[in-house]
Amino acid sequence: MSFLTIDDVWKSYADVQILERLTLKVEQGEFVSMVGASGCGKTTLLKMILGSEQPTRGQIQLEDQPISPEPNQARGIVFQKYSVFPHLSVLQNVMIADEFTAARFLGRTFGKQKQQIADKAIGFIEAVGLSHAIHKYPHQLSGGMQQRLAIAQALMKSPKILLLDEPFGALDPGIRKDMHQLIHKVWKENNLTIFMVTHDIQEGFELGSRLWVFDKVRHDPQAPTAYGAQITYDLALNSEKQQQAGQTLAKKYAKKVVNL
Ligand SMILES: Nc1ncnc2c1ncn2[C@@H]1O[C@H](COP(=O)(O)OP(=O)(O)OP(=O)(O)O)[C@@H](O)[C@H]1O
Repeated sequence: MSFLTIDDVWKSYADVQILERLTLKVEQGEFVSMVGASGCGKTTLLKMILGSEQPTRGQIQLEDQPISPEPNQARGIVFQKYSVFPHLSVLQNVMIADEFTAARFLGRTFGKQKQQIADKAIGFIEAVGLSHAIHKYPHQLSGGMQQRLAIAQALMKSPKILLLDEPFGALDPGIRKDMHQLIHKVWKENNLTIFMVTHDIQEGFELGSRLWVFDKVRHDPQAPTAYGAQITYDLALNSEKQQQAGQTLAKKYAKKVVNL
Protein backbone atom coordinates (compact mmCIF):
# COMPACT_ATOMS: atom_id res chain seq x y z
CA MET A 1 0.00 0.00 0.00
CA SER A 2 1.32 3.43 -0.95
CA PHE A 3 0.58 6.51 1.10
CA LEU A 4 -0.95 8.40 -1.85
CA THR A 5 -2.04 6.74 -5.08
CA ILE A 6 -2.95 8.64 -8.23
CA ASP A 7 -4.63 6.13 -10.50
CA ASP A 8 -5.18 7.07 -14.16
CA VAL A 9 -6.43 10.56 -13.29
CA TRP A 10 -7.82 12.84 -16.00
CA LYS A 11 -9.20 16.33 -15.42
CA SER A 12 -11.14 18.58 -17.76
CA TYR A 13 -13.13 21.78 -17.35
CA ALA A 14 -16.04 21.73 -19.84
CA ASP A 15 -14.43 20.64 -23.12
CA VAL A 16 -10.92 21.75 -22.13
CA GLN A 17 -8.70 18.84 -21.19
CA ILE A 18 -6.26 20.00 -18.48
CA LEU A 19 -4.55 16.84 -17.24
CA GLU A 20 -4.49 13.28 -18.55
CA ARG A 21 -3.18 9.80 -17.69
CA LEU A 22 -1.64 10.62 -14.33
CA THR A 23 -0.60 7.45 -12.55
CA LEU A 24 1.78 7.90 -9.61
CA LYS A 25 2.49 6.55 -6.18
CA VAL A 26 3.89 8.66 -3.36
CA GLU A 27 5.23 7.38 -0.05
CA GLN A 28 4.91 9.15 3.27
CA GLY A 29 7.73 11.61 3.87
CA GLU A 30 8.42 12.41 0.21
CA PHE A 31 8.81 16.03 -0.91
CA VAL A 32 7.47 16.35 -4.45
CA SER A 33 8.35 19.49 -6.40
CA MET A 34 6.08 20.19 -9.37
CA VAL A 35 7.22 22.29 -12.35
CA GLY A 36 5.83 22.98 -15.80
CA ALA A 37 4.60 25.72 -18.10
CA SER A 38 2.05 28.18 -16.81
CA GLY A 39 -1.51 26.89 -17.06
CA CYS A 40 -0.58 23.22 -17.50
CA GLY A 41 -2.53 22.06 -14.47
CA LYS A 42 -0.15 21.94 -11.49
CA THR A 43 -2.50 23.81 -9.16
CA THR A 44 -5.37 21.68 -10.45
CA LEU A 45 -3.53 18.55 -9.29
CA LEU A 46 -2.86 20.17 -5.89
CA LYS A 47 -6.58 20.94 -5.61
CA MET A 48 -7.47 17.34 -6.40
CA ILE A 49 -5.10 16.14 -3.67
CA LEU A 50 -6.68 18.71 -1.34
CA GLY A 51 -10.13 17.41 -2.31
CA SER A 52 -11.53 20.75 -3.45
CA GLU A 53 -11.58 19.51 -7.08
CA GLN A 54 -12.53 16.04 -8.27
CA PRO A 55 -10.90 14.09 -11.11
CA THR A 56 -13.07 13.78 -14.22
CA ARG A 57 -11.77 10.21 -14.54
CA GLY A 58 -9.66 8.03 -12.28
CA GLN A 59 -9.11 8.27 -8.55
CA ILE A 60 -6.76 9.64 -5.92
CA GLN A 61 -6.46 7.65 -2.71
CA LEU A 62 -4.85 8.60 0.55
CA GLU A 63 -3.95 5.59 2.70
CA ASP A 64 -6.28 3.45 0.59
CA GLN A 65 -9.26 5.78 1.02
CA PRO A 66 -10.63 8.09 -1.72
CA ILE A 67 -9.81 11.75 -1.02
CA SER A 68 -12.90 13.26 0.56
CA PRO A 69 -14.26 16.53 -0.86
CA GLU A 70 -14.74 17.99 2.64
CA PRO A 71 -11.93 19.95 4.27
CA ASN A 72 -9.77 17.50 6.12
CA GLN A 73 -7.13 18.05 8.74
CA ALA A 74 -4.87 15.53 7.03
CA ARG A 75 -4.17 18.10 4.30
CA GLY A 76 -2.96 21.66 4.87
CA ILE A 77 -2.35 24.22 2.14
CA VAL A 78 -0.21 27.36 1.82
CA PHE A 79 -0.77 29.63 -1.19
CA GLN A 80 1.53 32.19 -2.80
CA LYS A 81 -0.72 35.03 -1.73
CA TYR A 82 -0.95 35.43 1.96
CA SER A 83 -3.96 33.62 3.27
CA VAL A 84 -3.91 34.94 6.82
CA PHE A 85 -6.71 36.92 8.48
CA PRO A 86 -5.83 40.66 8.41
CA HIS A 87 -7.84 41.56 11.52
CA LEU A 88 -6.19 38.94 13.76
CA SER A 89 -2.76 39.06 15.40
CA VAL A 90 -0.10 36.43 14.69
CA LEU A 91 -1.11 34.48 17.80
CA GLN A 92 -4.83 34.74 17.03
CA ASN A 93 -4.25 33.71 13.41
CA VAL A 94 -2.52 30.52 14.49
CA MET A 95 -5.04 29.76 17.24
CA ILE A 96 -8.20 30.36 15.23
CA ALA A 97 -8.70 27.01 13.53
CA ASP A 98 -8.29 25.09 16.80
CA GLU A 99 -10.57 27.54 18.55
CA PHE A 100 -13.29 26.94 15.97
CA THR A 101 -12.89 23.19 16.32
CA ALA A 102 -13.03 23.40 20.11
CA ALA A 103 -15.97 25.81 20.19
CA ARG A 104 -17.98 24.98 17.10
CA PHE A 105 -20.92 27.20 17.96
CA LEU A 106 -19.49 30.24 19.71
CA GLY A 107 -16.13 30.30 17.96
CA ARG A 108 -14.63 31.14 21.33
CA THR A 109 -12.83 29.21 23.99
CA PHE A 110 -12.10 30.16 27.56
CA GLY A 111 -9.81 29.36 30.46
CA LYS A 112 -7.75 26.20 30.42
CA GLN A 113 -8.84 25.15 26.95
CA LYS A 114 -7.85 28.52 25.48
CA GLN A 115 -4.49 28.36 27.27
CA GLN A 116 -3.79 24.90 25.84
CA ILE A 117 -4.48 26.13 22.32
CA ALA A 118 -2.34 29.23 22.92
CA ASP A 119 0.57 27.10 24.20
CA LYS A 120 0.40 24.89 21.12
CA ALA A 121 0.22 27.95 18.84
CA ILE A 122 3.19 29.58 20.57
CA GLY A 123 5.21 26.41 19.87
CA PHE A 124 4.53 26.64 16.13
CA ILE A 125 5.10 30.41 16.10
CA GLU A 126 8.51 29.75 17.66
CA ALA A 127 9.19 26.97 15.14
CA VAL A 128 8.65 29.34 12.20
CA GLY A 129 10.71 32.11 13.83
CA LEU A 130 7.96 34.61 14.58
CA SER A 131 8.13 34.80 18.38
CA HIS A 132 9.21 38.43 18.23
CA ALA A 133 6.07 39.34 16.26
CA ILE A 134 3.49 37.33 18.16
CA HIS A 135 1.16 40.28 18.86
CA LYS A 136 1.62 42.00 15.51
CA TYR A 137 -1.01 42.12 12.77
CA PRO A 138 -0.42 40.90 9.19
CA HIS A 139 -0.08 44.42 7.75
CA GLN A 140 2.86 44.96 10.13
CA LEU A 141 4.67 41.87 8.77
CA SER A 142 6.91 41.48 5.71
CA GLY A 143 5.93 39.07 2.93
CA GLY A 144 8.29 36.40 4.27
CA MET A 145 6.89 36.79 7.78
CA GLN A 146 3.34 36.43 6.45
CA GLN A 147 4.33 33.18 4.74
CA ARG A 148 5.90 31.97 8.00
CA LEU A 149 2.59 32.72 9.65
CA ALA A 150 0.66 30.82 6.96
CA ILE A 151 2.97 27.81 7.52
CA ALA A 152 2.42 27.96 11.31
CA GLN A 153 -1.34 28.08 10.68
CA ALA A 154 -1.17 25.01 8.46
CA LEU A 155 1.00 23.08 10.97
CA MET A 156 -1.44 23.74 13.81
CA LYS A 157 -3.78 21.07 12.38
CA SER A 158 -0.96 18.46 12.36
CA PRO A 159 -1.45 17.69 8.66
CA LYS A 160 0.08 14.60 7.11
CA ILE A 161 0.27 16.38 3.76
CA LEU A 162 1.31 19.95 3.16
CA LEU A 163 0.38 21.46 -0.20
CA LEU A 164 2.45 24.50 -1.19
CA ASP A 165 1.33 26.52 -4.22
CA GLU A 166 4.26 28.74 -5.21
CA PRO A 167 4.70 29.59 -1.54
CA PHE A 168 7.81 31.71 -2.07
CA GLY A 169 6.94 33.16 -5.49
CA ALA A 170 6.33 36.68 -4.18
CA LEU A 171 9.45 36.84 -1.99
CA ASP A 172 12.88 38.39 -2.56
CA PRO A 173 15.72 35.92 -3.33
CA GLY A 174 17.45 36.43 0.06
CA ILE A 175 14.25 35.78 1.96
CA ARG A 176 13.49 32.76 -0.20
CA LYS A 177 16.74 31.13 1.01
CA ASP A 178 15.63 31.56 4.63
CA MET A 179 12.24 30.14 3.74
CA HIS A 180 13.86 27.13 2.08
CA GLN A 181 15.70 26.35 5.31
CA LEU A 182 12.48 26.76 7.25
CA ILE A 183 10.40 24.51 5.03
CA HIS A 184 13.13 21.86 5.03
CA LYS A 185 13.16 21.90 8.83
CA VAL A 186 9.35 21.82 9.03
CA TRP A 187 9.25 18.91 6.56
CA LYS A 188 11.73 16.81 8.54
CA GLU A 189 10.52 17.66 12.05
CA ASN A 190 6.84 17.00 11.30
CA ASN A 191 7.26 13.90 9.12
CA LEU A 192 5.27 15.63 6.39
CA THR A 193 4.61 14.62 2.83
CA ILE A 194 4.92 17.80 0.79
CA PHE A 195 3.70 18.71 -2.70
CA MET A 196 5.09 22.05 -3.87
CA VAL A 197 4.30 23.88 -7.11
CA THR A 198 7.12 26.19 -8.13
CA HIS A 199 8.18 28.16 -11.20
CA ASP A 200 11.78 28.07 -9.98
CA ILE A 201 13.22 24.77 -11.14
CA GLN A 202 16.34 25.22 -8.96
CA GLU A 203 14.09 25.62 -5.94
CA GLY A 204 12.34 22.42 -7.00
CA PHE A 205 15.65 20.57 -7.11
CA GLU A 206 17.01 22.01 -3.89
CA LEU A 207 13.97 21.24 -1.79
CA GLY A 208 12.42 18.18 -3.38
CA SER A 209 13.21 14.54 -2.85
CA ARG A 210 11.38 14.05 -6.13
CA LEU A 211 10.56 16.30 -9.11
CA TRP A 212 7.56 16.05 -11.42
CA VAL A 213 7.69 17.83 -14.78
CA PHE A 214 4.33 18.57 -16.43
CA ASP A 215 4.16 18.85 -20.20
CA LYS A 216 1.77 18.29 -23.08
CA VAL A 217 2.78 15.23 -25.02
CA ARG A 218 -0.11 15.21 -27.47
CA HIS A 219 -0.96 18.25 -29.59
CA ASP A 220 -3.62 18.81 -32.21
CA PRO A 221 -3.27 22.25 -33.82
CA GLN A 222 -6.91 21.99 -34.98
CA ALA A 223 -8.11 21.29 -31.44
CA PRO A 224 -5.70 22.90 -28.96
CA THR A 225 -7.84 22.06 -25.94
CA ALA A 226 -8.32 18.39 -26.80
CA TYR A 227 -5.31 17.11 -24.88
CA GLY A 228 -4.06 17.77 -21.39
CA ALA A 229 -0.64 17.78 -19.76
CA GLN A 230 0.97 14.64 -18.41
CA ILE A 231 3.84 14.15 -15.99
CA THR A 232 6.64 13.56 -18.46
CA TYR A 233 9.47 13.28 -15.95
CA ASP A 234 9.32 11.81 -12.47
CA LEU A 235 12.82 12.21 -11.05
CA ALA A 236 14.07 10.87 -7.74
CA LEU A 237 16.42 13.37 -6.10
CA ASN A 238 17.56 11.49 -3.03
CA SER A 239 21.22 11.02 -3.88
CA GLU A 240 23.93 13.31 -5.22
CA LYS A 241 24.03 11.18 -8.36
CA GLN A 242 20.29 11.48 -8.92
CA GLN A 243 20.50 15.24 -8.36
CA GLN A 244 23.23 15.54 -10.98
CA ALA A 245 21.39 13.39 -13.52
CA GLY A 246 18.24 15.42 -12.90
CA GLN A 247 20.07 18.73 -13.27
CA THR A 248 21.51 17.64 -16.61
CA LEU A 249 18.08 16.63 -17.82
CA ALA A 250 16.58 19.84 -16.51
CA LYS A 251 19.12 21.96 -18.42
CA LYS A 252 18.27 20.10 -21.58
CA TYR A 253 14.53 20.32 -21.23
CA ALA A 254 13.88 23.31 -19.00
CA LYS A 255 13.59 25.81 -21.84
CA LYS A 256 10.97 23.67 -23.48
CA VAL A 257 8.81 22.76 -20.53
CA VAL A 258 9.32 25.42 -17.90
CA ASN A 259 8.91 29.17 -18.16
CA LEU A 260 12.20 30.30 -16.66
N1 LIG B 1 -12.47 26.18 -12.06
C1 LIG B 1 -11.98 26.25 -13.31
N2 LIG B 1 -12.80 26.31 -14.37
C2 LIG B 1 -12.33 26.35 -15.63
N3 LIG B 1 -11.02 26.34 -15.93
C3 LIG B 1 -10.15 26.28 -14.92
C4 LIG B 1 -10.58 26.22 -13.56
N4 LIG B 1 -9.48 26.16 -12.76
C5 LIG B 1 -8.42 26.17 -13.59
N5 LIG B 1 -8.82 26.25 -14.87
C6 LIG B 1 -7.93 26.26 -16.05
O1 LIG B 1 -7.15 25.09 -15.98
C7 LIG B 1 -5.85 25.35 -16.50
C8 LIG B 1 -4.82 24.88 -15.50
O2 LIG B 1 -4.83 25.76 -14.38
P1 LIG B 1 -3.81 25.60 -13.18
O3 LIG B 1 -4.04 26.74 -12.27
O4 LIG B 1 -3.93 24.23 -12.62
O5 LIG B 1 -2.42 25.72 -13.94
P2 LIG B 1 -0.96 25.88 -13.32
O6 LIG B 1 -0.09 24.91 -14.02
O7 LIG B 1 -1.00 25.79 -11.85
O8 LIG B 1 -0.63 27.37 -13.78
P3 LIG B 1 0.35 28.47 -13.14
O9 LIG B 1 1.72 27.87 -13.22
O10 LIG B 1 0.20 29.63 -14.06
O11 LIG B 1 -0.13 28.73 -11.76
C9 LIG B 1 -5.80 26.83 -16.83
O12 LIG B 1 -6.00 26.99 -18.21
C10 LIG B 1 -6.94 27.41 -16.05
O13 LIG B 1 -7.47 28.53 -16.70
